[in-house]
Amino acid sequence: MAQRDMSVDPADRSDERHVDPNRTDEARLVGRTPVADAMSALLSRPDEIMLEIGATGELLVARLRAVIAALLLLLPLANALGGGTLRSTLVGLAGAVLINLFAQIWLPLARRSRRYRWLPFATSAFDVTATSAVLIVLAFNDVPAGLNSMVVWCGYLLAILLTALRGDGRTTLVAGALALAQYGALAAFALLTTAPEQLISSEHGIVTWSTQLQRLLLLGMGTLVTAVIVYRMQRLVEMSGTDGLTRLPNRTWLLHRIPRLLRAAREEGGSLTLALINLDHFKRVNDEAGHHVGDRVLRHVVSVLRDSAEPGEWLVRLGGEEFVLVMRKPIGTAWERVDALRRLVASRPFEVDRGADFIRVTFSAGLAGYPAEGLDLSALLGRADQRLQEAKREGRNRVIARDG
Ligand SMILES: Nc1nc2c(ncn2[C@@H]2O[C@H](COP(=O)(O)OP(=O)(O)OP(=O)(O)O)[C@@H](O)[C@H]2O)c(=O)[nH]1
Repeated sequence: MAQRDMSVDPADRSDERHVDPNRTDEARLVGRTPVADAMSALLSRPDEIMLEIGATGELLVARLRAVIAALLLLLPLANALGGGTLRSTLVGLAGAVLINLFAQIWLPLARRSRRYRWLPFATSAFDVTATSAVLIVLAFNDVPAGLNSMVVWCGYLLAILLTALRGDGRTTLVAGALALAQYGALAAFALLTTAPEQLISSEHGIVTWSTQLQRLLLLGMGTLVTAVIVYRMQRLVEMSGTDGLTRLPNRTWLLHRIPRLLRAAREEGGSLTLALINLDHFKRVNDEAGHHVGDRVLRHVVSVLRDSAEPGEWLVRLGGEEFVLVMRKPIGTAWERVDALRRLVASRPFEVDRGADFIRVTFSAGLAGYPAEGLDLSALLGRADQRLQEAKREGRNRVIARDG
């Protein structure tokens, strides 16, 4: 029961480890520049929500690619109608058919892209390499036709920009690096091995080191801009999945994460238990000590729970003074675990000011086990809530894992 409690022995205070989660986050960033922080975020695996968004982005890109590939079939036709040679029409047709073939291979894979972690890397590498291949074909007989082709070269920029839809900075950096390496190698090879008179074309202009370096610079800038977009998207999504007060994952995070946790438990034949935790008489804390102190009490409880977190556990703030603890444990072991946490929280009163009042906090919890007591989040939360209400009715400060 949350109550003003002046009777706690001051010696107990030393035991209290009040960690402000916001301060912990800031401390983690101390000594790191924003650029280093952004780089490390871009090089890491995105979080669950971002991966989910990235998977739908991959499907969107796959559909776009299929449409663009189908349109590419019109180019050899236009070439033939425009008086192009039979050879150039056939080469163009073969290229367009090949790109369509790959586009049709990526499409069904993209529908299940969460299964294939390599897919965004493979498809963006394909997009970049397909652009290089077309440029090589164009440059084969007429170097300026390939190296000065703005339309085909934009394929690189498109490939890099589309990685933003995958929401994974690593894909953007790989696509950008690959485009720079492939185009850089193509341009350098052509400039070093081609006779100067063949670098001049009345139709396609002059190929020079300076124009090619400008294009490489543009590719670098395109990669940088896309990486910044991805970074911003990741931060916004992170904010939408994080509770601002406690820095815990929030309901949105849980909604995205739980299907995967349930699926993993099903496939591995493991157990999963969900505990709905609700602080007791929290309204009194707000009424007696103020809303601001109530906020600090919430952070205090979270820090106690966080400090004793075990692997295979996820603590989420559902809202208000209600939390969910997901545990990879059968319901019996989970009950023991949550009851131990209940005793721990009850034994760590919150010190309002150094040497001043203490506020004792307790919680009640109801548990539900997957799959026996529910197959999805809503069913599990419903069952856990019934037991939580039972715990409240029975006097609070208790954990219930079975129906009464
Ligand atoms: N300080 C603070 N209070 C919050 C926050 N979110 C919800 N609350 C308060 O939490 C209190 C919840 O009150 P009740 O739902 O009546 O529950 P309770 O007083 O804990 O009583 P029982 O759950 O029945 O033990 C309300 O006063 C809310 O205003 C928050 O972020 N900060």
